[in-house]
Amino acid sequence: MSTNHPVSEGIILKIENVNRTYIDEDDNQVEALQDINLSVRRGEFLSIIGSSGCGKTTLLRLIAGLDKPETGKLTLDGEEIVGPDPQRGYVFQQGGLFNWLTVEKNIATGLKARRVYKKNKDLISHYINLVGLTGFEKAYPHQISGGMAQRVAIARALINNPKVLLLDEPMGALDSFTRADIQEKLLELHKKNKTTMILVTHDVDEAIYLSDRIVIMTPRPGKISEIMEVNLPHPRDRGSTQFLAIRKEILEKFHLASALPQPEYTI
Ligand SMILES: Nc1ncnc2c1ncn2[C@@H]1O[C@H](COP(=O)(O)OP(=O)(O)OP(=O)(O)O)[C@@H](O)[C@H]1O
Repeated sequence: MSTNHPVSEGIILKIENVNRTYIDEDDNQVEALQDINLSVRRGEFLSIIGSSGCGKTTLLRLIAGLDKPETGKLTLDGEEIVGPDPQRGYVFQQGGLFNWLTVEKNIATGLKARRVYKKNKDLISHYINLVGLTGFEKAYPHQISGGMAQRVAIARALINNPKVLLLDEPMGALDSFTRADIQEKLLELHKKNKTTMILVTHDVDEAIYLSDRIVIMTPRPGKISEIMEVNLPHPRDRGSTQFLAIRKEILEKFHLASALPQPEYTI
């Protein structure tokens, strides 16, 4: 099984005229997503940011096939998304590891779900090594840190060689040092595997640090208000003038430019 996806130009994922409305507990309609159109480029790192309730997770769940739109459609390489598929790996905020399974067995579930475990079990040590967890194969989730658990969740998704890796705030519950560590790991994996990555985050700096493009969403109804290109070379310097200018530009869109503290990474 190849672990690389060729970097080729073009669109891997197309989201066309997508609407998703929920009915809340009081029988009110909540327009979680309204008229969403988005083309994701093959091999890009795309982040989705926006305030709470703007539909970020709803959009990611639709891409994952965990939910369906009322109208519109989503296609991956021309194929309509109709349900979950390991081609679209999903990493949850809290990792979602099985507490009763060791690190290696958690990662093996990715292969077992596709019934290709026996043929590919040698890949497990490769992915454990890739996410920097060699030596922790036999550890249980309660014996490793939150950051390590997220790396297990990322390895579990990557072992299926997904076309797209969907990351739903995977660093949201981590301290800033561990978060920075996972960010480096994601960039390294992105460079190595060329997997298209879509990250939902609340962290503006994280989005700028990692992304080729940033999708900015606004709530009620959940809409895409803008898509920004981040034309900065890697490795990015969070304290550079260009980085801070992009940060300011984004915060101004949320009318927060003077309300938030300076970046936490400038010390
Ligand atoms: N199952 C559901 N039933 C009813 N309303 C829902 C459901 N799921 C989401 N919503 C509503 O849809 C809107 C969008 O939710 P969503 O979780 O996608 O936003 P989000 O941008 O990911 O928010 P957060 O940043 O807080 O995670 C919110 O108003 C939310 O309350």
